[in-house]
Amino acid sequence: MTFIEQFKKMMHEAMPAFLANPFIQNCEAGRVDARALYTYIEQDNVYLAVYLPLFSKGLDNFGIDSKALRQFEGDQETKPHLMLQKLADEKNPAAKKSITKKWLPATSAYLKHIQDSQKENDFIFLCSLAACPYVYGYLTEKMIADGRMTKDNPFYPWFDFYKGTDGQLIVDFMKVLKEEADKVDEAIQSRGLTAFYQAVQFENDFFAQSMEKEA
Ligand SMILES: Cc1ncc(CN)c(N)n1
Repeated sequence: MTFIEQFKKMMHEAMPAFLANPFIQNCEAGRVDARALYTYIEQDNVYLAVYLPLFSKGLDNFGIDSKALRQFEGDQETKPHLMLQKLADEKNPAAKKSITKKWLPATSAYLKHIQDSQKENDFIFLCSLAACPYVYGYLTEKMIADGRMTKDNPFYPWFDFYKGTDGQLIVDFMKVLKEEADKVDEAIQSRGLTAFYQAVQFENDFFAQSMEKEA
């Protein structure tokens, strides 16, 4: 199996865990938990403030100047946050007061994982960055294709947004990964796959932490 095939297999195999995630299950059922959405947005702002500059560094390391990939560095994430915020505001705006401003464990651990990967090796770092667009691009496309997320669902615009942005971005990201994987030895490829796998787990934890009561 090629490196990219293994990469895709990992994503495919992680799907049942995402579908069992209470945050995603709420989306699928069209259930709006205002507190969970406000928490998610808060944590995601923290996450993106660190992740997006790291993403730029990851591309710089390989001299990549793909327009589609570079666009990801902008503030395109504001739009999906506003979509979720609208749902939460309509449901229970008072819930906003009860959320924590502290970094939650999955936020810190996920960012630490990416920073540790950065210290280890440029290719491993690139692999750890891939889960962010890949999980959202894959999950949203799959859930729409499988009829789990339909147009009458209040979360549909959010899913459709990521299907378009992250879904397209990961096509370009995969091309870069394939080219760079061919230049590193098997041990580094293997470490890259592990770094990606761990980042995928953190994506799942990141969704789940918004639902936790002590948040
Ligand atoms: C934690 C996380 N992962 C992924 C995305 C979507 N690129 C996001 N906004 N936040």
